[in-house]
Amino acid sequence: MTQGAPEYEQIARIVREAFMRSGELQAALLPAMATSVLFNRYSQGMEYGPHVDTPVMGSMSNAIRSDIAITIFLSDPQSYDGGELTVFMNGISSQFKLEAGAAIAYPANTLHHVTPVTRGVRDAAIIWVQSQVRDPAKREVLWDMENAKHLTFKREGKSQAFDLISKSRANLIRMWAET
Ligand SMILES: O=C(O)CCC(=O)C(=O)O
Ligand SMILES: [Fe+2]
Repeated sequence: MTQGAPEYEQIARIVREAFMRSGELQAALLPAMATSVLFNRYSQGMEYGPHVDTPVMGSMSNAIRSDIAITIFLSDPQSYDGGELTVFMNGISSQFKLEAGAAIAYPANTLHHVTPVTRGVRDAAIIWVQSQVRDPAKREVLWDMENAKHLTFKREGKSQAFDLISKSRANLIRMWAET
């Protein structure tokens, strides 16, 4: 499948639209821009050694800072062995091998790698995102507040507490967002 081929563009559009539709990803990542969708195919024996992603992607007039990488798993995990996405973060190494169609977002400034595929084929789609809020620690605060908002609403509806959490989150985004 080569970039520019009709089927490539069709699958890329489906992946991109799924990313745009996901309220959870939008609230957690606060995307300002995203790269086009890239496909990686790892057949038996292939791996991707430890690396950090290119910090700025695209061309000069269309530069996107890669704050976050998203791997969308496209192969049934039963159909291949190995191929775990491994991310080193805060001194901890986490491994991901998700169902086909599931995605994981991770900071693109971490060292990460894909372990060797020892059976079958692992297909994945990757998108890089520039966030309106560059600092992962700030994004975590905003994500926690988003969850606090939902929990409060579930318990007491549009209460005064809910309005104050909503106001604070919105105003923190106003303070922190680069546009
Ligand atoms: O295939 C993956 O899950 C990750 C690929 C990756 O790290 C990359 O393309 O930079
Ligand atoms: Fe990567």
